[in-house]
Amino acid sequence: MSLPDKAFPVSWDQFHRDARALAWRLAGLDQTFKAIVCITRGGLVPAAIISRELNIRLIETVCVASYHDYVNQGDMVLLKGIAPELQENGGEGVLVVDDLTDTGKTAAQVRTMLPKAHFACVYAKPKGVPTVDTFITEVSQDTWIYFPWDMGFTYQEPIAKGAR
Ligand SMILES: O=P(O)(O)OC[C@H]1O[C@H](OP(=O)(O)OP(=O)(O)O)[C@H](O)[C@@H]1O
Ligand code: HPA
Ligand SMILES: [Mg+2]
Repeated sequence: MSLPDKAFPVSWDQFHRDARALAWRLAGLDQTFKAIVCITRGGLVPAAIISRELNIRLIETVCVASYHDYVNQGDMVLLKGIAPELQENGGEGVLVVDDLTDTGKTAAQVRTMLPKAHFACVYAKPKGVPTVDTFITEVSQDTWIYFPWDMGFTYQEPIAKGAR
């Protein structure tokens, strides 16, 4: 796959604001969560913000990777699974957190491990929307989201000269 047409750059400020908005949305649910399972690595950052806001102190990771070279998705590799006690009752009462859902493959894979957990992410693309329960901002499928932890300061072409 080539780089998607549109760029959606996210600053640290904006990510903090959007992750906090996700925490507000989750706080409004008729449900309390006993633990967070964050999907590394991208889920680590919103998980830190949500755990602080919702006072959830039991944090587990599920370590999966599938984008091995920037924009191209390959095979899903499970590097570390979830503690058995959190998988009891299908993961009922567990909140799964990720930064985004794109094709939905990552969320679908983790759902097989925690079918009754609540899945939340900050950003979603249309193909991924059915795989999560709560998200904040939807962007189109032909958009690439640039997260602040992947970025540095560089010169930007003016729009008139072909900026993306
Ligand atoms: O919905 P999908 O198409 O499966 O894509 C979404 C996943 O892709 C990214 O993770 P990645 O596998 O790149 O690993 P990372 O979190 O370590 O960057 C992102 O953090 C999501 O977890
Ligand atoms: N941005 C960053 N990482 C990603 C994306 C994206 O749009 N899709 C899948 N992993
Ligand atoms: Mg990820």
